[in-house]
Amino acid sequence: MAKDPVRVLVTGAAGQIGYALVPMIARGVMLGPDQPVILHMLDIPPAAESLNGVKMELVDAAFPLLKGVVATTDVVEACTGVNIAVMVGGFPRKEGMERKDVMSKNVSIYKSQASALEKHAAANCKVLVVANPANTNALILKEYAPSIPEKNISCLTRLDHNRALGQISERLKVQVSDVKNVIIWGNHSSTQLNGEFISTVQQRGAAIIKARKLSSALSAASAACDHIRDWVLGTPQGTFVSMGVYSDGSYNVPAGLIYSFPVTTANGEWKIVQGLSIDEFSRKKLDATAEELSEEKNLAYSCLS
Ligand SMILES: NC(=O)C1=CN([C@@H]2O[C@H](COP(=O)(O)OP(=O)(O)OC[C@H]3O[C@@H](n4cnc5c(N)ncnc54)[C@H](O)[C@@H]3O)[C@@H](O)[C@H]2O)C=CC1
Ligand SMILES: O=C([O-])CC(=O)C(=O)O
Repeated sequence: MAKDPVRVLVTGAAGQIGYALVPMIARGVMLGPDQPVILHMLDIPPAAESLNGVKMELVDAAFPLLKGVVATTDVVEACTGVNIAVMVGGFPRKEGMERKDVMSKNVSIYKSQASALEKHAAANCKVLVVANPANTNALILKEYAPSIPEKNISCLTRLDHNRALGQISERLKVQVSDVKNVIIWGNHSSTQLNGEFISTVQQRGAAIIKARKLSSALSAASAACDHIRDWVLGTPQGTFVSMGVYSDGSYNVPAGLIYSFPVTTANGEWKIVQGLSIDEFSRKKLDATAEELSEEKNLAYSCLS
């Protein structure tokens, strides 16, 4: 029997990540080749015409799995009944900026969209925040949507994870599909920790901006699909991935931060991988990125007050 369609919200859908992401979702890359979808696309009024153009292209692509498109500048209409929300809307950084430099513009968006999601999304909606600063936007969304279970709110560090896989495969001249279980700890920022390729992975976003004069889009869209696919459909046996999730104090990371951990997923739920040994070098990095997230949290609240 054909499955019921899943409603997937993409905010900032007229932007460059949105433009790369919505065809992937409509083609089944996010939820599987037998899962029909209805796309909800939100952007702001100045982008309404462009958003309508994206809708026209989705129609023109004749995706068999795409059962409907809602393209709107109304946040309530956008959020109504959605099962999955990919929050991309916001402002990207430009060359020379850190991700937290877009904080004041972006956190207020997440405060206001939190209540629309809380009131109008489907029960058990899964939320992925992509817009920067991703961890802190997700935390603000969580705090202003207290009835959404904290296990349902996450942020994207899968792009950093995938970048690490890519770097290792290039260096070792092996297939990327033969590399697994790298870990991104902490913030999607230049304090994150990642095995031996720390600086390349930390600075990859800035290198892309330098090269394209625009921040990463196709890789970000692809990582967002990987994140949701694994969350909904499960990680393969023996494989863990990185997700920014609400800290429960594992690995002595302060509870109350959205922090990237190694996770496995099954039945639509993530679980932090426990018992990995953390050496002194890594401990310092885990603490530094937690410290940065605490500072960002305070900064976010000062922007909102
Ligand atoms: N976590 C991650 O790994 C990554 C995060 N990003 C972040 O994703 C965000 C989007 O990046 P791009 O698509 O390149 O930017 P973009 O500027 O091309 O698109 C953003 C879209 O969001 C819309 N927007 C602004 N305010 C909105 C609101 N209140 N509601 C709905 N839509 C709104 C804009 O009109 C625009 O169409 C940026 O914050 C960027 O820094 C980008 C790459 C990777
Ligand atoms: O670097 C940026 O500003 C965009 C982003 O988050 C990334 O590419 O990792």
